[in-house]
This record gives sequence, structure tokens and C-alpha cells, in this order.
Amino acid sequence: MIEVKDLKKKFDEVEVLKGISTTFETGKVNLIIGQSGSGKTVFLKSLLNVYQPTSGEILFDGKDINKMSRDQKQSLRAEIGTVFQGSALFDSMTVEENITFPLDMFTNLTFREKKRRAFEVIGRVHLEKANRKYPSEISGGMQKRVAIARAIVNNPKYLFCDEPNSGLDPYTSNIIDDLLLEITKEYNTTTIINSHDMNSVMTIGEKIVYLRLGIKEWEGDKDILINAGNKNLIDFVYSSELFKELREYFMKTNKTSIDNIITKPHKNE
Ligand SMILES: Nc1ncnc2c1ncn2[C@@H]1O[C@H](COP(=O)(O)OP(=O)(O)OP(=O)(O)O)[C@@H](O)[C@H]1O
Repeated sequence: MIEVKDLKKKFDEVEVLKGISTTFETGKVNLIIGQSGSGKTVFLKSLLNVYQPTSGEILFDGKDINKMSRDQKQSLRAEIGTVFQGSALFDSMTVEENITFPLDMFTNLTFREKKRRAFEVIGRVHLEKANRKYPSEISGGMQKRVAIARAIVNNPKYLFCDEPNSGLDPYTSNIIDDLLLEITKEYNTTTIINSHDMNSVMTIGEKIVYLRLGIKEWEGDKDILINAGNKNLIDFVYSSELFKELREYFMKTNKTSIDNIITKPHKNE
């Protein structure tokens, strides 16, 4: 679980995060949404200690990251998996080498143990046939799966993803969403995802935090989002005609969950 208490972040005199408090529970997919410039990236980077908050607390299972020693931060870092925009893979390394990288960084496993673990996660994301390829030789969706495999190879307690669906078609985005939800359950991670993708919000958002101008303006799950009364949130989430019509359909039919409407694609792309 990650608890955030009254988190503020200023750059010079500009306050970007204006006192955000929320809780991200273990084993749940938490989505951070909001207009461009609302502070999502600064929020995620503050949680990851890339940015030092101006004030406030960030507690990883009760321990404040900003009060940790260097060694404690290093141990915490080994428990965090990250999937960044563009996958951020090493171009000169094969899929398998990319995935093994965190094991080289954070563990003392033997060569055989590392290989065994890498193969486990390669299998988990269905990339067995691509393990010797280089990132440039595989599709964007496959690159995302490599990034996810690399993020989970260390059995993380916390999983952070920044726009995991950026640049992917809707079909592949669904596959990535499903994978992130499944992994969250299997690994019991506290998963936090910055997202622009309303489809993700509707399908995997077990908790949604809506940021606006650096303030947490709304939070709740995907089912209560349909009936949310916050005008800014509704304008943002239902800005497309399709989602507007979907919402009207929901309101008319008194449905509260989208789960039975969205058809899931086949997992192996
Ligand atoms: N390192 C920085 N120094 C100064 N200002 C910054 C810095 N990083 C972000 N900001 C400002 O903070 C605000 C929020 O930026 P942020 O990148 O968090 O928005 P966002 O919600 O992630 O947007 P997007 O969806 O476009 O990625 C913006 O006004 C931005 O200019």
C-alpha cells in the first residue's frame, strides 16, 4: 500500500502539486488521470523520488520514502517495477538481456538462476519466440510486453507505469491492460498507472484518481465514475462522442458496470 499525505511540489514559485492526499491499495490497479499539464507526471515522479516533494509524506507500506537512508531507498528501489513511455528498452540488448538487466542490478543470483527467472517472465508475457531479438526487430506491443516483463522480473511489490498504452492501437492496448491487471493480481502489486486512455479507465480502473490543476478533484472506482457528479471529470472522461453515448446508455439502462459490454481480445496478440 502507498499512502500519500498532503503532497506538494513547487518548481521555483510555481506550485504544481497543491496538497494531494490519497491511498493506493495493495493488489489493485490505480489509475491517475487528468488533462495535459494537470500534474500526473510530476506526481508519479514524486512518488518515485525522482522529484523531492516540497512538503508532504509518501509512505510505502508505512515507511516514508523521504525519511529513508540511501540504503533503505536502494532496497525500496529493488521492490519497484517501472514501465515508462516508449518502453525505454536498451536497443543494443536482446529481449532476454533487457529483461535480465534488473536481476544484474539488484540481485546476486547466479547466471543460471537469472536465466531461469528471465524465462519464467518471458513465458508470462508470451514472448518465447522473441527472446533473442532486438527491440528494433519487434512490434510496439511486443516492446511493451518486454518492458512489463522487465518490470516484474524482480517480483516487485510496487508497479509504476507511465502511459503504458501510448502509441499502441486499441486492440494491443487492451492486451496490455489485461496483462497489467492480471499481473497486479498474480504478484499482488500496488500498481499505479498514469493514463490518457479512457478505455483503460473504464476496464481496469479499480481506483481512479482525477487530477486537475494539481489538485485531486475526484477519486473512486470505474463503476461509480459513470454516475459521478463532478462536472470537470465528466467533461474530461466523456469528451468523445462515443463515451458520451455510452454514458447516456448507462444512465438510461441503470447499468453500473462496463465489464459485460467490452469484449476482450485474445491474449496472444
Ligand atoms: N521539471 C519541471 N520544472 C518546472 N516545471 C515543471 C517541471 N515538470 C513539470 N513542470 C510543470 O508542471 C505542470 C504539470 O506537468 P506534468 O508533466 O506533470 O503534466 P501531465 O499531467 O503529466 O501532462 P501530460 O498529460 O501532458 O503528460 C506543467 O505546467 C509543467 O510545465
